[in-house]
Amino acid sequence: MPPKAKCAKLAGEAKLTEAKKVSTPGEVHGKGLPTPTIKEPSAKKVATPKIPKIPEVPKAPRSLQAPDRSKAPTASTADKAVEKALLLRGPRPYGQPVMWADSRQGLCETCPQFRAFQGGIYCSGAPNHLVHGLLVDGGSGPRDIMTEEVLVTRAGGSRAVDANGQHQYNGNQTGDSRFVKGFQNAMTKMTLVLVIAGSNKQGATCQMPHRYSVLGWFVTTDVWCEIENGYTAWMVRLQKADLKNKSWFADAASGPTPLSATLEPVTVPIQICRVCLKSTCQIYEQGWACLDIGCEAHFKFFVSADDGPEEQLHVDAQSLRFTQAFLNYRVQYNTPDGSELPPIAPPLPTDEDKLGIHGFEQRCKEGIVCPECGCCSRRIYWDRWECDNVRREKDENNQLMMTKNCHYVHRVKQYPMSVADAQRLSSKPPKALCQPLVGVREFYNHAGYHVTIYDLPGDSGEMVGSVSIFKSDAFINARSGGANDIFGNIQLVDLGLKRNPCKKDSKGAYEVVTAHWSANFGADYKFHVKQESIGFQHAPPVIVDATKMLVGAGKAAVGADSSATAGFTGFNECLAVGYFANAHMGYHDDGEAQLGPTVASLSLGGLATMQWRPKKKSGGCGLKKGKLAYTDMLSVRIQHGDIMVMHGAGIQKCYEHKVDPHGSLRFALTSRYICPEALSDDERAAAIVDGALPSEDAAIDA
Ligand SMILES: O=C(O)CCC(=O)C(=O)O
Ligand SMILES: [Fe+2]
Repeated sequence: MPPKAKCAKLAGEAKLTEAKKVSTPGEVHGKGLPTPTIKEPSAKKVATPKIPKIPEVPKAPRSLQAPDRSKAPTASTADKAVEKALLLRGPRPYGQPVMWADSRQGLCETCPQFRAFQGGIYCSGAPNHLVHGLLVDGGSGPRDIMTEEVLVTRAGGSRAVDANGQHQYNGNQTGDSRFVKGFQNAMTKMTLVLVIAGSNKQGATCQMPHRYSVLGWFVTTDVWCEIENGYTAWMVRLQKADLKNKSWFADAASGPTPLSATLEPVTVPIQICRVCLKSTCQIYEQGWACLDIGCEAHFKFFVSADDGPEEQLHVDAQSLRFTQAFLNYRVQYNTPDGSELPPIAPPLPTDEDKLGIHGFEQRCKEGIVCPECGCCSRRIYWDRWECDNVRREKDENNQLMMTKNCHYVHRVKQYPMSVADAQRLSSKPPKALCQPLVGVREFYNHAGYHVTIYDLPGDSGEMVGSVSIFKSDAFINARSGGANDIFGNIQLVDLGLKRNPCKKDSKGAYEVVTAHWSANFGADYKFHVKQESIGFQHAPPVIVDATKMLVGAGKAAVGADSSATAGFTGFNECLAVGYFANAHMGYHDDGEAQLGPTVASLSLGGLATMQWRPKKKSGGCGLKKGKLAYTDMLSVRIQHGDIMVMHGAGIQKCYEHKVDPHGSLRFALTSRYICPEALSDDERAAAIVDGALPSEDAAIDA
């Protein structure tokens, strides 16, 4: 149920015809919660409203503009660090969050209300913008407020840090911004917003116990536009939805009574703008201003002398303060069906959920909230979740050491999938694409595959390498030791598939793991992604058999490649990659200096699209002087049993590729040649042993 009246723009539709400050005591609604009151207008005074003269300057009055800070002394880095530490230091929290994360990836993969890997607002797209989650972290604006029940912050907008370390707006934020619309919709629809506080949040009520701590469900009570630093800047006020229980992020010394229970009923005075006739609450101590961005009098402060004309007040926007009434008023939130608030932590997926019948579905790919410690835990392992709550410490060699703080493990049954199911569960792939600049050759090879070779162009039309697609069919796949057998067997062995670290987050603090699961066999392959490797002598037979099949395809493709400058070297490595529903592998190349010029990959299970595009900086190959950078040159559909062979070092230098699976379960087994001569003595000795394929001559035809 919506509140009876809300402040600022929210109450703007109450078209009062009298420009009069209302200060009658507020009614008390619901459970003793005060709400602002609007006094009905007197019929007599409907006459022409008194319109004050508004200066026609479109810019904010001088006094509303930010003071010139260009001559202010610049704080030293050390001073800034001390200042920041002081700002961040706060009392100990009253309780602990039920859900938290130490990495942004952990938060975003676990929390459905906050999938924003960048920025602080998670908002659904057009046409129905709606804010679902808000992260408050880092520097705050002059009027950012956090109490144990109310949060006032900016609704997005572009900001830059000035010489004094202050976050200042550096451009106008319009009311059309998706975040403004998203908050306005959340306010009018009274939908819940999940609020998270980062450990760098300045002005927080307490020390945040984790990098990201979920504060709880909030409702949006006010959205309005200020003028800051000469620019329009939108603000939002949110209030905790559950006022019955004490907030965990209150000061530990504040006692068990929720803040709202200690507040006197308040009234937020409402005044009607004489220019636009819309009503707006007085939210600043310094006086009342119309907060309707479309009004000529927007953000202009007036005083009216008794019976005299109103005068514009020169108010320094930097020094504006909110009234206590604005901070202390509360709205009563009820869920649409009167039920309890939804749990903050999404429920654990279990076997009984009937998530899907296989256990590779989207929900299984997402993170879980550890029921023992509340840590948002990513699905790192192929067959289980392990709690992500780890302590990170540097050892005496300055190496990052991770020790588990919590040993919780969760599993959902995974059922082996048939080839037919994997294909049936694939969604429709996008259209294949082949630009005219790409050369195309086709033939059938002796093993029965229909082979299409795509020659990819370089700078001036010369071919830099080829992509061969070996199209399989039901007959080829059903051969003994063929793709169907490999797909079946690969699901029966534990490959040790894992999402491995691929990059640090923006602060270099915590790892980000890949969106797919992988395990390496044969010679060590640790170039893109750091990972363990198992030599072919210890690898499951299915991996060895598949690598032999890829050796056959590599030979056939290189033999048919007229642009080949180097012969086929064989393969000494096989990377097994597994994809759940909606997992993917983003743009990359396979062109490390230690790798041979041929890469071959066998696709198993669901359908996928593989795409090639010229790189932005293609190392001198800039097609048409870089004009074709990031243009999709080739996009092919890859089905169960198909083999893709890339040949030519130039292709890795000039192009990058990505893979988007369309099914709910897919594997790719990709073989490369790691050149022993490019390795150190120790690495070379290991690569020779680990990368030797048992009985090479028994290669399966492809
Ligand atoms: O998933 C695939 O088909 C290919 C994966 C790939 O490009 C790689 O492992 O480098
Ligand atoms: Fe690749």
